[in-house]
Amino acid sequence: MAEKPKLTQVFTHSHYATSFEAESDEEVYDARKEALVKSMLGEIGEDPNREGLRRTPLRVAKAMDFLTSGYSMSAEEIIKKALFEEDVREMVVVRDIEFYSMCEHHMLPFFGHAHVGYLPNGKVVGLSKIARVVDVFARRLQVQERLTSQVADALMEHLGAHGVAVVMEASHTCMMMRGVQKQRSSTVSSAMRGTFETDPRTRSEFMSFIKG
Ligand SMILES: Nc1nc2c(ncn2[C@@H]2O[C@H](COP(=O)(O)OP(=O)(O)OP(=O)(O)O)[C@@H](O)[C@H]2O)c(=O)[nH]1
Ligand SMILES: [Zn+2]
Repeated sequence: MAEKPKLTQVFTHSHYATSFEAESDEEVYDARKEALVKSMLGEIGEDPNREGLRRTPLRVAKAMDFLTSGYSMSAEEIIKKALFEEDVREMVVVRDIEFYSMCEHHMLPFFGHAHVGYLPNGKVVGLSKIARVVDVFARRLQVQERLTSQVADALMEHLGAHGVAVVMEASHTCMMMRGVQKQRSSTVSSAMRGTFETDPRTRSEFMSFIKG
């Protein structure tokens, strides 16, 4: 019987992906990613072939693709599909938009809520699109501050609004499960653009809305 490749070979020899497909009649989603996960399981001292872990590489590959799917999405495309001419000039706020992202330092989740406001300038956007734009940037490897700015900048650019405000509150599992191990801390970040940046009254009106 042919010897199975060792896990160390899995990582260093590209032939593994082929043998993985050839030796198994199980579903293959992404042979290269699955080989990497299988190798990692071996490295942490697990038996990647035991029943409970046999499909784990495939599941992780699918999960990672979903959690980083924002790289292949365009905020502009999402917004322009639902931009309507409306003579509205008052502030619009969508608050408590839940999001899940992954910190780029540890690839561990951080998650929480985003609050987004804008001051329309002759156009309003479909409300769900604001939440979709949050996901576009959350489903990437991130730091919270950059995520917050990217959401604000994308909305500012594609809505043609007088101003955009984004506040995000999040818990970082890399600070909870490991490292400093603080369970109750949360991080608040904000990005103010246009009128929200220049006019303190506009900013405080937004802040009062998001406090509920
Ligand atoms: N500013 C910012 N920092 C973050 C974010 N996510 C994780 N970090 C921090 O990134 C830093 C990385 O610091 P390092 O000293 O290189 O990594 P580390 O040794 O794992 O740090 P500890 O988490 O303190 O154990 C840590 O302080 C994390 O808390 C984020 O979204 N924004
Ligand atoms: Zn982290």
